[in-house]
Amino acid sequence: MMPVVALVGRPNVGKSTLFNRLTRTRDALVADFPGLTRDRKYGQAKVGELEFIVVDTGGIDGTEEGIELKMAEQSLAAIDEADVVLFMVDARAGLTVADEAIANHLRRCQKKTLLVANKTDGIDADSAVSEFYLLGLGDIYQIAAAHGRGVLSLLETALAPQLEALAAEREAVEAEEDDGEELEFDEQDLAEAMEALDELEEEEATPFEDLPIKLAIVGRPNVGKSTLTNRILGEERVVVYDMPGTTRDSVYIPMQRDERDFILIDTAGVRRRGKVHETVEKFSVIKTLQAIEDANVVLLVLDAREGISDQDLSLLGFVLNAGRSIVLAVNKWDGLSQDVKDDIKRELDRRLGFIDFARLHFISALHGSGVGNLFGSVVEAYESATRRVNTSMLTRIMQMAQDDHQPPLVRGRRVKLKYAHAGGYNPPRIIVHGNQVKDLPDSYKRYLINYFRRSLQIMGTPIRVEFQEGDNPYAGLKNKLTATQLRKRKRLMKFIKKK
Ligand SMILES: Nc1nc2c(ncn2[C@@H]2O[C@H](COP(=O)(O)OP(=O)(O)OP(=O)(O)O)[C@@H](O)[C@H]2O)c(=O)[nH]1
Ligand SMILES: Nc1nc2c(ncn2[C@@H]2O[C@H](COP(=O)(O)OP(=O)(O)OP(=O)(O)O)[C@@H](O)[C@H]2O)c(=O)[nH]1
Repeated sequence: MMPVVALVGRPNVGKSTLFNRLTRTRDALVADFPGLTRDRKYGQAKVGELEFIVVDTGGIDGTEEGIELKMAEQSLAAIDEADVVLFMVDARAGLTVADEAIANHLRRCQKKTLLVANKTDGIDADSAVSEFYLLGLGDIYQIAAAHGRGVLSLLETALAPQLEALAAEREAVEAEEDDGEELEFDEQDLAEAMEALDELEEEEATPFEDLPIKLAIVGRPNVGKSTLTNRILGEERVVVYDMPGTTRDSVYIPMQRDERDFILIDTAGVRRRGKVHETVEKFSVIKTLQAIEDANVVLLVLDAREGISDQDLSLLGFVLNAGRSIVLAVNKWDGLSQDVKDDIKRELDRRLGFIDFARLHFISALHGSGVGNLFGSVVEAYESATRRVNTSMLTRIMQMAQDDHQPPLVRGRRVKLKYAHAGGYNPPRIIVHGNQVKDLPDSYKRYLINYFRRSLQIMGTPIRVEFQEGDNPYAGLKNKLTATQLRKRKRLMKFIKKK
């Protein structure tokens, strides 16, 4: 599971600045809860190979009342869901009463907390931060969020256990019988290598058809997720237990439909009663993001009556970034006049045109219409994402694309595509090898992606096409491979050498 880092601190200490630096161009997801004037923001970030979720809790100062108190509760809930809290203070402003109030609170939470002094640029930082030791939170990490100074080492400390686990896994694989020998390929070797690759793929193939499809039902608050889940489960509704642990646990419900096994990941089902922050626990962005990460297929529920909101689009962005397959369901399609329906469809066309590969369903979870059809699209999306395509087929398709529309000249030389092979599933990754391929313009890359998509009839899942210079099927990939892929590469190299 992706770890969660929460940014906490009084207003103006630089939380947004740090948040933006960590998440860069990635989408931020803003959760606005009714009645709250301030938003919490969620984003995805990366340190080394480790992906994590960042939450900007949007400022608490420990003295809140009324609406402010509600907001503070939101922040506290975020702390509850986090693995690490970065408690930010302003090195220039010095220690304030609000900082002390927050520190007191954090001590009570018993969360792993790092005290971070921001805005240490251009001042005598050591003496400026010394008074913050009074907070009794131990070491002080000095950063300048605006310039990025100190941020990397802060993250490396904050996420040390997670990073170590990842590194250990990698080392274990690298240590496995590596004789360090690099292989040279000529045309003949290459043909054999590709054949070997196909054989190995087949040998190692996990029978995806035999695995249950993990389906996450996600969407903004109130779009009808619970109603839909109950409708799908119908009479078979399994008794779910309130799982112990943190609020971010979703409920995993096994079910069968048309002789196929599914696991529903229910982000809406659990209701903890009698707790203070009711709104927070009903809808948790973190829980939603974790569910997306863990799913094979995401059913994104939209509310016909609300149209498409920015939050819907950010959720969609997360699904696509995570490489998950997607089916869209526009719910509450009952009792609308034809004019209204037409309007909604036009808006959907306009705003969702960029994912024309996703199936769109109009349903009423309340009355059940359209719900049964969802599963066809879910299975289709899953099968698209897991279909095995061998090297010779991918190379043939690539060749056809190249013949139909030849790549442009780059620096006076024609880009030449040589062959393509599968680099993974879920989402499908296709790796194209050739000369100067890295210099292909984006328009040609998009053309290739669409060509693969149409030829392979891939629906409901993003596909990734990567470009690799030269012939060696795995040269230069090493640092991009996950531990499992690396293991596979090793076995492949051995296999080829034996031949
Ligand atoms: N000198 C300096 N200024 C910074 C740094 N980081 C943030 N600032 C400034 O501090 C001010 C507040 O930064 P924000 O990121 O908006 O702070 P925040 O904690 O998100 O504030 P709220 O949104 O009010 O909660 C801005 O004017 C930033 O430009 C830094 O590293 N050095
Ligand atoms: N008209 C109509 N109303 C619906 C439909 N589906 C759900 N609703 C209503 O929408 C409201 C929200 O439904 P829920 O199923 O609780 O929504 P949710 O997405 O689970 O909400 P959270 O748990 O708050 O995230 C309820 O009042 C439902 O009765 C539908 O198909 N048509």
